[in-house]
Amino acid sequence: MDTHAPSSRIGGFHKFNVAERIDSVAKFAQLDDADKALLRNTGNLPAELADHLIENFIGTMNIPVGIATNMKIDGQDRLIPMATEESSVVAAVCNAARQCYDNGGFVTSMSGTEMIAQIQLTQVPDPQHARLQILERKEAVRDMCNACDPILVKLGGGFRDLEVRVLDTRGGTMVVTHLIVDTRDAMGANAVNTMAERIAPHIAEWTQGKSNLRILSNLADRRLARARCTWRLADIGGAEVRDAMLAAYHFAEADPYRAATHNKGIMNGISAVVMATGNDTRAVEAGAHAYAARSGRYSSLTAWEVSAEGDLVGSIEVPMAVGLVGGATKLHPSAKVALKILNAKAAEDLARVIAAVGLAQNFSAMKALATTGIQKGHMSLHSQNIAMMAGALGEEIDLVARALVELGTVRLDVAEEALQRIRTSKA
Ligand SMILES: CC(C)(COP(=O)([O-])OP(=O)([O-])OC[C@H]1O[C@@H](n2cnc3c(N)ncnc32)[C@H](O)[C@@H]1OP(=O)([O-])[O-])[C@@H](O)C(=O)NCCC(=O)NCCSC(=O)C[C@@](C)(O)CC(=O)[O-]
Ligand SMILES: NC(=O)C1=CN([C@@H]2O[C@H](COP(=O)(O)OP(=O)(O)OC[C@H]3O[C@@H](n4cnc5c(N)ncnc54)[C@H](OP(=O)(O)O)[C@@H]3O)[C@@H](O)[C@H]2O)C=CC1
Repeated sequence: MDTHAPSSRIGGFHKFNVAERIDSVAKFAQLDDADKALLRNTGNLPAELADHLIENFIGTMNIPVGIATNMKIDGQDRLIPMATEESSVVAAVCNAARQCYDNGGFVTSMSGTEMIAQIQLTQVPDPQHARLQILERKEAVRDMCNACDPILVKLGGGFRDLEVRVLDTRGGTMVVTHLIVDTRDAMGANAVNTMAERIAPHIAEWTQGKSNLRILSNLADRRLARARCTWRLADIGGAEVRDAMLAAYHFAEADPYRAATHNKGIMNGISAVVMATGNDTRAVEAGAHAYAARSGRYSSLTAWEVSAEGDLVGSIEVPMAVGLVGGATKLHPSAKVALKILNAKAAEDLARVIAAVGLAQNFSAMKALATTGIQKGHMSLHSQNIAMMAGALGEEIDLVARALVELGTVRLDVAEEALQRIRTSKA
């Protein structure tokens, strides 16, 4: 053991100011002045604000925001901000949307804006009896929930329904109460968690059980965003392309190993819009993957079919717990501009746009995979990252990237050689 190694046990780090924290980390990790200056430059997120968004704040991490063009959703043309570090993700959405634009674009809908909060009861002597005891008190539960958030009720939201499940687990039988709450334009985590904590002691008292967890479920299956779209055969390159794409979908539908990557592609689009608008990417990702496994076997979030006319029809249905208020949506300056660009009128509107982006992303990934292969489009865009990793600057970046694409090998060593050649020829 290295007795001179610096200690990570830093009591009261959270009480330091930002400059003190940076100094402390710099000492620990031997950061130089340039590193420290980088941390101090928080870009368009003021340090005072960021310091209140998270704990132990020392700096920001910039993620590029790109605009997906060509999107027509429910007859309306939209520009979609996407925050992602991955090349070809934005291009893929533009590409899919371009190929369905003349046929009307995407049609979307939403199942509602209801979230579920769970209250776990253990050690209930008579679980079935307890279940009915809770259900009988629906009116009392409604009143207590709504009293937690009168403003939400005024906005048209609040308690909607009560469900009680008896769950057999390795730790014994549990009684799990679901509060169904319409959270309107908020994602709603804080509202429903407050309600669950308020109701739990009463439920425990009514049933003589022991209340344990009180927290929302991210399997937001009462908040499903849906999008569908028809790509005409002539717009996608004919029946051979369509059938290869369908075979790709059937593979994902049948095989969880493939479905995980197929859905990762969908989440490339979904998470990018969720992130750009300051919403909770982990909540949406957890919901999407849980929903993809709802049958007991993990499968595709999208479905692909052939229409009566022989065209390719895609659809997606995915839990979409996003808000226009709450979390960082109204605080982060970039999120505020993103929401302005989107011109979303309600959380439901944003959720529907995001579903359409997920479907578009899946179309492009499947098409690329089933035709030219992903490397051609993805790697030709990724070649710019490799060029920069090799040290290319300014106009060298495009020159090196182009050389990599021409050589058909997007590798760091090849990029370094290409950069060397370019610099030698200029010297
Ligand atoms: C990359 C493309 C779009 C090239 O596609 P292409 O057909 O070679 O491009 P093009 O030059 O003919 O352009 C067609 C349209 O694509 C868009 N486009 C084209 N280039 C750009 C660009 N630079 N910036 C912005 N938009 C671009 C743009 O809309 C353009 O229309 P235009 O504007 O010219 O009228 C295509 O190959 C593609 O869609 N590939 C899919 C890429 C993808 O899915 N990337 C995600 C990362 S890979 C991954 O993580 C997921 C995966 C693949 O594993 C998921 C899975 O397995 O299912
Ligand atoms: N997914 C998860 O598992 C968890 C997520 N989180 C985090 O919770 C945050 C999101 O919680 P959320 O409750 O949405 O955010 P907030 O509590 O920040 O904001 C929501 C509140 O905004 C007010 N409000 C104002 N206008 C409206 C409107 N039109 N519609 C609805 N509410 C309105 C309501 O409060 P009022 O009525 O009092 O005015 C509402 O409760 C995120 O940061 C997320 O990361 C937290 C715990 C768990």
